Amino acid sequence: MSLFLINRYLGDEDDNIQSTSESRSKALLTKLQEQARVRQQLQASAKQEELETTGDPPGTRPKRHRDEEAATNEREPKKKRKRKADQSLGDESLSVETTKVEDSLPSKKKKKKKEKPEEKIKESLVKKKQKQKASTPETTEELVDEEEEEKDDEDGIKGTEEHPEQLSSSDQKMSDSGFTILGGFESKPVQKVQMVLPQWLAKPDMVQRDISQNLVPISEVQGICPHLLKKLDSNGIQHFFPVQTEVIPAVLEGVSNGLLVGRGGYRPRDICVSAPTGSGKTLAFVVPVVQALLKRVLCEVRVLVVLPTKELAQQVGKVFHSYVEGTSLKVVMLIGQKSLAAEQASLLEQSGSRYRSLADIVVATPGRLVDHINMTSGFSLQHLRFLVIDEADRMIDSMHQSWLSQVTKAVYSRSDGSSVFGRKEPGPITALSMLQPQTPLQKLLFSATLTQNPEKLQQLGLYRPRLFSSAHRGPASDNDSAQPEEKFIFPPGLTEFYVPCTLSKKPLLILHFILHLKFSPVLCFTNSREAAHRLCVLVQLFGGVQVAEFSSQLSPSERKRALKGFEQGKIQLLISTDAAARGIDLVGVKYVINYDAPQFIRTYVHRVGRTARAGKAGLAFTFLLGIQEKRFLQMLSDAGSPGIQKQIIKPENLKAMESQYERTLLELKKVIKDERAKKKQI
Ligand SMILES: Nc1ncnc2c1ncn2[C@@H]1O[C@H](COP(=O)(O)OP(=O)(O)OP(=O)(O)O)[C@@H](O)[C@H]1O
Repeated sequence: MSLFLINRYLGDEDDNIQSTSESRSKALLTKLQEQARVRQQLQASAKQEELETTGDPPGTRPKRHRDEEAATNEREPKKKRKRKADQSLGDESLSVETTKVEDSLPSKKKKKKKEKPEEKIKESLVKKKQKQKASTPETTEELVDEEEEEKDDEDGIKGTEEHPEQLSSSDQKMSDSGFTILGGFESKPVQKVQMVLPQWLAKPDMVQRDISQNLVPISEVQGICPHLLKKLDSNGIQHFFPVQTEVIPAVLEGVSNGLLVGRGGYRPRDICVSAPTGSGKTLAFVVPVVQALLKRVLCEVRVLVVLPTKELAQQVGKVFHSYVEGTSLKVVMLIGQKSLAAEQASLLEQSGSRYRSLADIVVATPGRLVDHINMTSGFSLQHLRFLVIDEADRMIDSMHQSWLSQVTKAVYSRSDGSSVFGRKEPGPITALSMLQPQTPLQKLLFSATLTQNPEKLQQLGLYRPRLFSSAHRGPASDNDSAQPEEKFIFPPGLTEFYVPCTLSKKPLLILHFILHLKFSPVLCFTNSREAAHRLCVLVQLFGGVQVAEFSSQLSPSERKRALKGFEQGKIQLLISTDAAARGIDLVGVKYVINYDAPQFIRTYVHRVGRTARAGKAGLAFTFLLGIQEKRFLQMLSDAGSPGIQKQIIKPENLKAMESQYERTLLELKKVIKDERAKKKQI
């Protein structure tokens, strides 16, 4: 419209398009002024004529008229005034002409060409007004208002997002057109992801950690049969430890209606137990599963206990044997101690083409178990009711061996063809599934350092798990990065020390503890088999100490002999790798010495847990090099250690042994060299 206006007043469209908007405005103003002057002259001459006829003073009426107009302008809204002004400049013809000009230009350019002159005209008008009337604020305001309105229109969608009350009408429009607004693309502040544990992990059934303060007489724990009460008593157990008081009834609850269905006819929940070292977790599963099997009719493998090492499996097997004694229940070990054929013979009896199980309870290491699943014909796990996973966190780490999936496959296989209604992997509970009850498989997990990492636990395929725990996870703080620290509970009777030392002084320190401080029996841990062997030979050569070593380098019989001698008090110092760090229950260990500091907190917890067992007292010493101190102490404090004390051994206390020690070192060199030569010959 404005463009047409300019053209009209200048009279030449082409020139107008090429000229700058400023010159056009000036020209326009000049022309307007000229016309006004002409009009005024005409009016003046007309007034003169009128005056000559009416007698009014010259210029009176036009001024009053202008004042009235100004007053009217002030009362009227700004937009209305603007429209009025436009109309006064010939609105109708303008619209037609403008369309023509716009049509000849690309849309964006068109808009610019259209807007710029208009704005310039406004500006020049404003300037003129400023000069004439000093009414600048009003005009500026008007322009600003208009700019803001335009902006609002341009940002229409954004505006809709910011004002929810406008959203509905906007949505309405969009839905009318068949489109839905999904959302904007503005950057929004990223919310911090909060770690949320599953309920069963976050809120476990608490197990008291202090054994001596929380003993419960065995007769007070509900549901234990007279046979087992008698057996417990004859094994010297008059009281249950806290973990046993909690876990035994929970497992028994699942077999209160027999082996086929859990409480209320439903599948029993899996059970996870995290309790300190030496707190009696073994009996917490031995007692209830033996009781569950006491009334069984046919001998089938109904309990499978999986442990990471032979020694541990033997230890647990021993406990089972003592509790099934006097019953018809059979315990079989599959740990590679005997040949595969010998183990097969203890497992099954063959009559024709049929096999009969000779085992109710199988205690196994994962590797040997998988061997039997794959190679022993007739070995069936289809009646398995309990899968016990001891040292569960370690067993999860060995999951890459896929022993669990092999077990699960064996449990739900129908290879023996005994029934069309063979055992099926449980699915959702339906009316049909309730009509065909089948033995449920219940998992029982035990560890002193059970992981609370849900991703790791997920690998076990737990069913509505229930956690019994003495430990708790530390609260997530703002500084927690990926995962909050896991806390462990140490046995209450344990006192921890660290001994600052140098590498060369370590053997002297061990000798000082045993020969001068009379520490005995001492279980000492090294980080490698070589270190254990060298230290053992060195102490033997030094003399005065009954010493033995324990590592996977030794034969099973040598290892057994070492453990037996140590338990019987014939060996003062047992030097071991981490082979004896987990689960091994060596009664009467008073001192644990970490000759080499463990790298991981779990290793530390299990090593020091070989003492202060079953509510007794024990001392743990860790030799620390200067470079290890800071990290190690931090690791312990993060894990919730109640506190470790510094024990300084003065160099003068070691001085007396130094010359003999130097001689022994030379001997040691020779012995090791001879051993290597012998090995090469073999
Ligand atoms: N109720 C009890 N009364 C007396 N002694 C018990 C009782 N329960 C267990 N014990 C003894 O406590 C010791 C530790 O038990 P156990 O080996 O089961 O501990 P644990 O919790 O499995 O330890 P770890 O985590 O180190 O394997 C064993 O010597 C065991 O005989």
